[in-house]
Amino acid sequence: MALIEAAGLRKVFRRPVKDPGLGGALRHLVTRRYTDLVAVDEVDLSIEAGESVAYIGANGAGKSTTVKLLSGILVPTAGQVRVGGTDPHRHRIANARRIGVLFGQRSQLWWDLPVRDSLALLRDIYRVGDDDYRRRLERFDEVLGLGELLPVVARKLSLGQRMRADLAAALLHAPDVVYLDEPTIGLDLAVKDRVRAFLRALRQDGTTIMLTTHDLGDIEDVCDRLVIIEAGRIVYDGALSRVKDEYVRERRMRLSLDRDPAGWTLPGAVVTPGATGREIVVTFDRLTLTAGAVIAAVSAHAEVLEVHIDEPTIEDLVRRLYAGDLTLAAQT
Ligand SMILES: Nc1ncnc2c1ncn2[C@@H]1O[C@H](COP(=O)(O)OP(=O)(O)OP(=O)(O)O)[C@@H](O)[C@H]1O
Repeated sequence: MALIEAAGLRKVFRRPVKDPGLGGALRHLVTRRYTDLVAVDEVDLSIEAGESVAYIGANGAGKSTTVKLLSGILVPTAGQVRVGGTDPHRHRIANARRIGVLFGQRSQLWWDLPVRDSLALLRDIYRVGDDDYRRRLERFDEVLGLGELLPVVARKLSLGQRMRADLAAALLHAPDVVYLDEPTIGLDLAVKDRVRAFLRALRQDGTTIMLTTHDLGDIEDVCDRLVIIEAGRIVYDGALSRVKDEYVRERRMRLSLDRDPAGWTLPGAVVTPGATGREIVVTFDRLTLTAGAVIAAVSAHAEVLEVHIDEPTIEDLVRRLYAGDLTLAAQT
């Protein structure tokens, strides 16, 4: 059995429907109406110990809800989750000892305490032994430069310093599994590199990592498996290297011509003017048209002087996914 197993996982949120204004609020008190929102729908996931998985999808796709279900914060409406063979919600305390969670936008440090005191409290909560505690702080200092942050009160930390301290707080009890939500958001390049190096080291130590991020650099650096969720459903689960070939069907070709082919169209493609009057950009679906067919068709109207094919990048795919203008499900 894999370390993390989810089968047919579903989470439905019930939301009150209120008409606007005071009248609407009063009516709602008398006749309550609700709509159901399916945030996670029939999700199957199987993650082996030591795997590092990037979990991505547009805003509202269901990433956080999945992580909350896997970490036992939420109870599924249907389906099953097992982490290390146990139900993370029913065995929340046992589960808390084996997982670490970092939400980049929120801190788990005590705001008015120096970082050192927050870590000491977490040490007591998780019953980390003195030797382990000392060794781990030394390691956090080596990789994250934690030492200089220990005397600083949490609310005085910069964002990058806070993230380094929060990583230490999430990992102090050496969890087997870590869920990281945007661990490099808003960080400058130097700190980002440091955090990524730390995550790579964590991975080498055999920690299972589930990472949610907008940053392709994080994904490429830390993960070898990519899971994409769209409107609550998993639409891709596989190697990072395969996703582009499998899902980005759109190709863009820029052609320089000897004359302006005004009004020229091509069925199955979108033709737009390029940077100069004699350049056109043809956007087409690589499964229904080939580059050769595009060139042959335009050659009947003008001489083709130069051809440029813009290969889609994974970065582009990730960016468009987050912008909500790429639908993978419809292409499968
Ligand atoms: N506690 C809740 N009550 C009602 N609806 C919720 C609740 N939590 C999440 N949702 C809804 O469920 C859907 C999925 O939300 P979720 O936070 O899992 O998305 P996400 O992929 O993490 O998005 P983001 O990238 O914006 O954080 C959204 O439509 C959201 O509004």
